[in-house]
Amino acid sequence: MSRSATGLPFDDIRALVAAMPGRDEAAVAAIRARDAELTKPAGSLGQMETLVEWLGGWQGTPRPAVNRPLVAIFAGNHGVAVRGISAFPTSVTQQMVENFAAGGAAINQICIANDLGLKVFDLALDIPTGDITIEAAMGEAACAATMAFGMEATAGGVDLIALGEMGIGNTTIAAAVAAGLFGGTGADWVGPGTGLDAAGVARKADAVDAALAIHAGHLADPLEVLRRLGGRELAAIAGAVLAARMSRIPVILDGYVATAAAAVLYRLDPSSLDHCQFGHLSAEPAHRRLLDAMGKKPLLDLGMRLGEGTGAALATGLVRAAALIHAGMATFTQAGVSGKD
Ligand SMILES: Cc1cc2ncn([C@H]3O[C@H](COP(=O)(O)O)[C@@H](O)[C@H]3O)c2cc1C
Ligand SMILES: O=C(O)c1cccnc1
Repeated sequence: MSRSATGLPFDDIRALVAAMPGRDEAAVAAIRARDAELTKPAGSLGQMETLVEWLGGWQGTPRPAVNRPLVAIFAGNHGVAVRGISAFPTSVTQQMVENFAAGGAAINQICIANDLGLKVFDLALDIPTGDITIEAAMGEAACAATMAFGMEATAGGVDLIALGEMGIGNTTIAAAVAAGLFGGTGADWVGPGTGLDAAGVARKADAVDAALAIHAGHLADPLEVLRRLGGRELAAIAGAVLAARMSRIPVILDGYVATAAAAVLYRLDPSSLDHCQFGHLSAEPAHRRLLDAMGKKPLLDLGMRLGEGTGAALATGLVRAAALIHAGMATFTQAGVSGKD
């Protein structure tokens, strides 16, 4: 990313946030008008009707479609993992990236089931970010550059993007970011992640509290929260969400970690996630708290707590169905079906 006039890379991010396009209200009005003609009682498809309005409003067309959907997974490693805050070793991050490439992960099968493209971006896995309990995760230039790298995921004619992550230790990072953005203590935002016992969850809370203490006084700016308490995959997801907005690509976010990444943008401007759906409610307990803090409702609630984009990828099926329903249904006139008396 090129440096701005002041030499502060985060200024480039702020300039993008200030220039975000809004929803195409003419497209939404046209979708509502056609919906009223379709062979079903008005409102009978519930949230499927608002989903197609969302899709068309953000794609900027009265006939939205999902022809080139992509799942993007960003992978990163975290210095804080040395604090015993995950049930798994950090070597699993690289091993799972290889598993994604070989087709052996849960996300691979969900992509097959829903006909989704999959791209995996690994972010310097052999150089973990700084341990947030003693230092910043990243410098400003590195954080902004990683956001810019995440923006690349939206290239190539993608018309719906599902965002997920892989990074051992990143539910601790998500908890720290959530606490940095919305307040509260470590205990408010941590949970079992990959399957920690109560003692492990307590270590996570302590790690988050230690990070909040050493970065205290520097957390008023959401981008500082991201660079100090975050991680590369979170920065890349935030960049991808922002780039998608600029390119009119609707976004589906995965669980707790992806939501924490996107929340950075929400705190810069609450309207910055209006082009996003939240694919599912993760079983990681603080996901609900985080969604509530932003007034967001998830699409699915399947008790999943995997990450790697799985909840977002499953929700693409609903969005695609909403578009097909709207585009393909007959009107009352076309089908010769009588309207309401
Ligand atoms: C085999 C395996 C596959 C995964 N796929 C996603 N995650 C998920 O678990 C990690 C976060 O949990 P924690 O903070 O407890 O480490 C992330 O990598 C996330 O994507 C996985 C974790 C494992 C072990
Ligand atoms: O909801 C998530 O993002 C999540 C939950 C557990 C483990 N990894 C990710």
